[in-house]
Amino acid sequence: MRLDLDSVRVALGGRPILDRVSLTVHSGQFVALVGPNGSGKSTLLRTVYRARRPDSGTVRLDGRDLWSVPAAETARHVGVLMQEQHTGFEFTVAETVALGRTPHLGLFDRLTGTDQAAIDDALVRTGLTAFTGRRVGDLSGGERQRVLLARALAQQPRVLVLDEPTNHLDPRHQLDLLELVRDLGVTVVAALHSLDLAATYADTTAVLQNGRLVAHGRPADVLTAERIGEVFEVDATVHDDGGGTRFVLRPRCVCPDERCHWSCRTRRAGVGADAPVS
Ligand SMILES: Nc1ncnc2c1ncn2[C@@H]1O[C@H](COP(=O)(O)OP(=O)(O)OP(=O)(O)O)[C@@H](O)[C@H]1O
Repeated sequence: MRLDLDSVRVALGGRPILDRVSLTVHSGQFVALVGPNGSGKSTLLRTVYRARRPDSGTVRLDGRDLWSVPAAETARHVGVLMQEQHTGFEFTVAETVALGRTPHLGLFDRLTGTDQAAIDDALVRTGLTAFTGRRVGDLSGGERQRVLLARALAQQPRVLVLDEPTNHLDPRHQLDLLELVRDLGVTVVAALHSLDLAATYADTTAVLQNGRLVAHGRPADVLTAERIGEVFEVDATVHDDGGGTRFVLRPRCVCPDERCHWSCRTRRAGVGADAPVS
């Protein structure tokens, strides 16, 4: 499904959080959203799965405004894996993943063979077949994250919205998750803090800064040392040895400039106001 955000504005607490964001994600493409804490990534994702209505501007799926179609229809098409998503800790893994089929069921419908096949497939893909009888509350953070992914996959969405999906996952499971998601062939919008992972797995990278989209394009074009330095207030070097892109970042301090980062101020305070900050 094609996703279009057109001049999306969201204001919260009297302050603009998203400021005229326009972004197109073609059907089957994977876009990574990167940006500093508080830059608006989660808010943008919420507009895509219809949890936050833009104050102005539109979000369209295959050309149709999300807010002009029934919520149930969006729920069928858009799968979500958000940070700190509430899961019923008393439920088993099998029961939790089965919830992914809810948008496809009527009020009193029971699971059909098609539903069960989607659930089983999601459990296999996420390596959870041995966990089906376990209580979600007894799982580790990383295992629970995989259960939430499995629930989203069982839904068989056409658009997948992921907020920091690699949280809690060890390096191997981070790679497994992103390869799995990329290979699904559905449209993916994922907020990622790891620039390495964004550069490796995304077709395009969108950079948010203070609620504004400051760049969107191929990772190699967008994730330049200069832009990363500017947006994240770091000194960055980009290494590409043909086996993948790697970013080396160091905190940048521009003290006593007014943009002096709080961490630099803290370090200065700790080592003496006149000490140089590197
Ligand atoms: N209900 C709200 N009222 C006021 N401000 C809010 C509200 N919800 C979010 N914000 C603010 O909006 C800004 C953007 O938040 P958002 O969660 O979208 O950022 P983010 O880029 O996902 O951050 P992070 O990387 O830390 O997860 C933040 O400054 C946050 O404090």
